Amino acid sequence: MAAHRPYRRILLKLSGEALLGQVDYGIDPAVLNRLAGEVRDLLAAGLQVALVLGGGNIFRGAGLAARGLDRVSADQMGMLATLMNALAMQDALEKLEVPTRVMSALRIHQVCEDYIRRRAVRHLEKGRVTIFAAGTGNPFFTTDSAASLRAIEIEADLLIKATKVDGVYSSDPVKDPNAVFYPRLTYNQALREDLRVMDATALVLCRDNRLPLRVLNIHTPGALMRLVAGEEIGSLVESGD
Ligand SMILES: Nc1ncnc2c1ncn2[C@@H]1O[C@H](COP(=O)(O)OP(=O)(O)OP(=O)(O)O)[C@@H](O)[C@H]1O
Ligand SMILES: O=c1ccn([C@@H]2O[C@H](COP(=O)(O)O)[C@@H](O)[C@H]2O)c(=O)[nH]1
Repeated sequence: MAAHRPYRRILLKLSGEALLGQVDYGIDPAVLNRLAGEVRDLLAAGLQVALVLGGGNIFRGAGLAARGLDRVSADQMGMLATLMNALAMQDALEKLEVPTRVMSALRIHQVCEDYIRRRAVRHLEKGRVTIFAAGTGNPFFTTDSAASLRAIEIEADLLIKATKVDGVYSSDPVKDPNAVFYPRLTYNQALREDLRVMDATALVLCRDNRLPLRVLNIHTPGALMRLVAGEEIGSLVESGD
């Protein structure tokens, strides 16, 4: 497996649910502002930074559908939830004087730009934190798949999934106290062992396009900077031979 190399362009996927922090619904400003500060530090370290935010703090399509809503409408609501989180993050970053752009997979022209790959790359090259909103624009997908897809499109060196657990385990550590931590693994192992830290569509996309993935805990302050400085933080998932 590959050793650490300096990163040029990363895509950071931030869990929507983690934005809840101490609140029951929506966004905890303390969590949002801390994350914005960490993103600013990554930019200041010379990295090009793209972001995808989940929507689990507001709506998840599957949850709404289980309560009777049409699945496609439910997923569209979920995608709009990711746009709300993107706008909140844009605001938090701008308050720190970080240049940003929000690009949406659904057209919402009064609010933000459409996602156009070449423009996204240009924004990144100019040092703007570029936030990809509304997932892939298609129902039945997740923001993990959107993050994988966009990371591949913009030729990111690394996809980072910042989530509620420390990395990838042999089973869900939230439910299984005996779950074993995996510092390194391959996508095929994750798929074979049905490790649900990320959905299978996203894992296959990353595997087939040889995009490395780092899974780490969003609640560990400073973890992102330590990672890009070369420390082994969280779990590394790679394509293997
Ligand atoms: N094998 C595993 N290793 C690690 N985490 C796992 C595993 N299996 C399931 N999980 C769960 O997956 C969760 C992360 O994925 P999930 O898609 O639920 O959240 P997210 O994408 O971070 O958040 P959101 O959907 O709100 O954006 C972890 O919080 C953990 O509980
Ligand atoms: O490409 C996509 C991405 C997301 N959705 C819907 O949005 C919600 C929130 O995203 P999470 O990844 O769960 O945080 C998701 O549950 C889907 O309903 C989508 O339809 N298409």
